[in-house]
Amino acid sequence: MEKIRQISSELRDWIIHTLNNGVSPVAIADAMIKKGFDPKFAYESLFKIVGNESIKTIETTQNQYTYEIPEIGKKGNLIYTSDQEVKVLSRVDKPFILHLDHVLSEDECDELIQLSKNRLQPSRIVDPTTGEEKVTPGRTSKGMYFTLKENQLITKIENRISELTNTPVENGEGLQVLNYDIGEEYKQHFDFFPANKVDPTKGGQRVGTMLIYLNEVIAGGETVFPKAGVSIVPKKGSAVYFHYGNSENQVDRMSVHSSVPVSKGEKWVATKWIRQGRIY
Ligand SMILES: O=C(O)CCC(=O)C(=O)O
Ligand SMILES: [Fe+2]
Repeated sequence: MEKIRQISSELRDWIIHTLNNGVSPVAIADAMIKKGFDPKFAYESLFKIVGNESIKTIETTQNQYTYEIPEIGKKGNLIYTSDQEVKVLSRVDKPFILHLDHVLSEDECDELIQLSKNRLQPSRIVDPTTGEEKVTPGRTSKGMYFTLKENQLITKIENRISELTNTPVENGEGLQVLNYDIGEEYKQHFDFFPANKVDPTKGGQRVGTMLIYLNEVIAGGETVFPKAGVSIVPKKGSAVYFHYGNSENQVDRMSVHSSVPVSKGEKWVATKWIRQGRIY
């Protein structure tokens, strides 16, 4: 039988789509050959597409995330919890970012700093390739974790975040408090886990982060979302909520962010990472 030596535009689209889904070019060539394509033609044309599309492919992969508005984004500009009136200050759709004011009162911020002060340790990061936790120069802050519902204040804050986000308290990791001194930073990273480190028995992937600012930083220390061109200036009691996981188990690489070095004063934040399901 005559071998096929032509690629239709539909096939070309299918190849690009399949590459974007992470299927190797060799596997695609094999599939084409099985369908009756001339092997040399299949390999040559496929690698031409890979070459031409490589830059576009990377971008397409990153843009393939399907945006879904999380519950917190559907509540209007004033969000009432049972004990707090939270104000939405600004919003970005892609990646999804909400800047919120009055998430904590000034007293709650002060109390949280006091409770964590003598429990600080050098911060660790999850290595994106191995998934192991380690201390790195990219994250120079100090931090500590509270256990879930550790005391009255923590329980109150966890209930408030749960009401704001419509997620059970048990979907949240223990609240983390971070302290950055002058020059300290947290370089660009994602909060979601590498795919091979997602544990379905522990609530699965992280889908959102509530990052609460506990003090005023005199200069520097902004949380920067470079893909969104957004920089959040810390304000005591305000928070930034960003959402990067959808119902299709995709993660949004546009959510990459950093904490730029503090240049004057110090910075205190509390981070609550929220997973798809219950961790405990
Ligand atoms: O301190 C910040 O502004 C960012 C902290 C952060 O990205 C994190 O804890 O994952
Ligand atoms: Fe982060």
